[in-house]
Amino acid sequence: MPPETLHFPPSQAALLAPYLPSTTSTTSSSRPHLTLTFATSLDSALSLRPGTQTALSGPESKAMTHYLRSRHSAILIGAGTAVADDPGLNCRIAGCASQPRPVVLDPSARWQVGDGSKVVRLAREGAGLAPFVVVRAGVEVSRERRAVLERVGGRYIPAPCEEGGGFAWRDVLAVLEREGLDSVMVEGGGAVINSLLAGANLRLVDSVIVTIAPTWLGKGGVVVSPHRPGGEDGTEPAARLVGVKWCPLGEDVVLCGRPA
Ligand SMILES: NC(=O)c1ccc[n+]([C@@H]2O[C@H](COP(=O)([O-])OP(=O)(O)OC[C@H]3O[C@@H](n4cnc5c(N)ncnc54)[C@H](O)[C@@H]3O)[C@@H](O)[C@H]2O)c1
Ligand SMILES: Nc1nc(=O)c(N)c(NC[C@H](O)[C@H](O)[C@H](O)COP(=O)(O)O)[nH]1
Repeated sequence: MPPETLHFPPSQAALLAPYLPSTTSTTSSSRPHLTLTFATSLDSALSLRPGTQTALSGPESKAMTHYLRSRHSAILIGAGTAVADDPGLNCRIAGCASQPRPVVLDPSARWQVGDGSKVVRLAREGAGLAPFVVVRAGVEVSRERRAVLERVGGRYIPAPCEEGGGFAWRDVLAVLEREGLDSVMVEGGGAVINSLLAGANLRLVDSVIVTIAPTWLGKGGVVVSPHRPGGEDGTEPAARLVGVKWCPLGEDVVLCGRPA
């Protein structure tokens, strides 16, 4: 099958510009620009069930997601998405000038990445970059598994973990910075998005771009609904976006904003 090629019109790209990392700025920010982006149903679900992929974006907003990939130096997902989706994580916009570096948060190295994984195949074909897999410092990864990534230009990167077993976002951003990646779009899934939207982590998010599809997935799906420490007794304010723009795109609507 010939590779899929997507087109995203410049008029629509212009609407997103204020929310994207600058292409000209010379200010040296202390951390990478972080864009949080995902597709959701009307009942805030990312997929019908954990462990499965659900297509939500229509063709126009799918092309937008690929345009966003072309505008960031890294694209980040959690291990749950890597295992469920076998994603490609490349940019399929016609004439895409620079491919994003896939980054997978996988503290326990549970993603069984192999020569047949889509992201590895695309890297081998020169249609994308090989992934950096961030694992808990000290976790065992076999020589064969390391070789799969290293043959195509990827690798495992150790980082410290917090008590709960996940990474602190500041440590993740520090890894990206050390690798020379100055912007990242975080694509999901549920655990990653909910963690970034919770409490002080939200301060690390520069912009949010959400595709909302006209469908209800019903109960049992993977849902975006961040934990709000102190939310029950009203001491933690609700998370909210400011500088908001709503853009209809095909049958979907795309919401852009910045954390208040
Ligand atoms: N609609 C969309 O835009 C979209 C996008 C991505 C994924 N998805 C869907 O989401 C589902 C996967 O979501 P999920 O919640 O199971 O997995 P996930 O992709 O959020 O990965 C979670 C894993 O990431 C690791 N991790 C490390 N540090 C972390 C941190 N600080 N915070 C959170 N996780 C951390 C942990 O191992 C954790 O188990 C799949 O069904 C996938 O198809 C949908
Ligand atoms: N924008 C968007 N719309 C969707 O309907 C959907 N299911 C995802 N899901 C995001 C998740 O990160 C997926 O794993 C990658 O979208 C798959 O990546 P590829 O297309 O294989 O590159 N993202």
